[in-house]
Amino acid sequence: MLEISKLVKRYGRDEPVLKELDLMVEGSSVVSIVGASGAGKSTMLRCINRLVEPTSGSIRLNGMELVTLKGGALRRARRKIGMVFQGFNLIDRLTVMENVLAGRLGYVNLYQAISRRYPQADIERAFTLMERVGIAHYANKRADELSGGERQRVGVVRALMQEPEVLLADEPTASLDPRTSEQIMVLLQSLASELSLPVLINIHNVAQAKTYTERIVGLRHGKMIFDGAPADFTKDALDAIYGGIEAPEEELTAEPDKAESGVIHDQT
Ligand SMILES: Nc1ncnc2c1ncn2[C@@H]1O[C@H](COP(=O)(O)OP(=O)(O)OP(=O)(O)O)[C@@H](O)[C@H]1O
Repeated sequence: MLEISKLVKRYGRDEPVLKELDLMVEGSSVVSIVGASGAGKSTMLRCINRLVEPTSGSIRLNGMELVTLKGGALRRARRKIGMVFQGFNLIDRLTVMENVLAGRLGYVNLYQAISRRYPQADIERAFTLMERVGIAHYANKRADELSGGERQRVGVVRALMQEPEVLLADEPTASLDPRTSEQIMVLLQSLASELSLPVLINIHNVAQAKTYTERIVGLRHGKMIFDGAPADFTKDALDAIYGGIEAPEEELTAEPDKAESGVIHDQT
């Protein structure tokens, strides 16, 4: 379980970008984080894996406080946090298998890493996961010979090789065509339930967020102003989050027929 409480991030002397955010995500739930550009979505994900230093607040992963960790303890904790990127972040000249095994770098010693001698168990796990996502037959291909969707599958497998306890995805479909984006969203959804893994996805595409995730969190100016089920993500919620500016009308699919637990918080 991921528990974020009173998370504040201020860059320099500027106004805080995250303002006392609270968020709890249980195992196997897939949460979309939506919000206009600059709302603080990437900052929030990056605070979780400490690529960005939180100013104050608490982030606990299965009971372990992440905010105060340093040195080796922080490196060990980072293994538990898988990350999937918009631009895939693969090493183009390496093979798919080598990219996937890079997910084990936090676990192997320096000699194993430099000589690329990974334990047999890691190689077997890599094949199992590559088969699961349909890229095992590309194991020996160079990463730059793959399509965008295939490259993102490599990114997902590399993250899963870490045996993460939470998976963070920062705009994982933004570089992909609509059909491939949907396949990646379905994949993330299925993996979350198969591996009992909480998944947080920063996403601009509200229609995809509504279709492929079970919970939507809406940020505006660093505050959470919506937290609820896709069915409750109404036009009012969309307007509250985007101020009616950024997300086009067609991004909101058919009007929901039930309004239960979605909450539009006071924005003051
Ligand atoms: N390293 C930094 N130094 C100073 N300000 C930063 C830094 N990183 C982000 N910001 C500022 O923090 C705010 C939130 O940025 P962030 O990237 O978290 O938003 P976002 O919701 O992910 O936006 P987008 O959808 O465009 O990626 C923005 O005003 C941004 O300019």
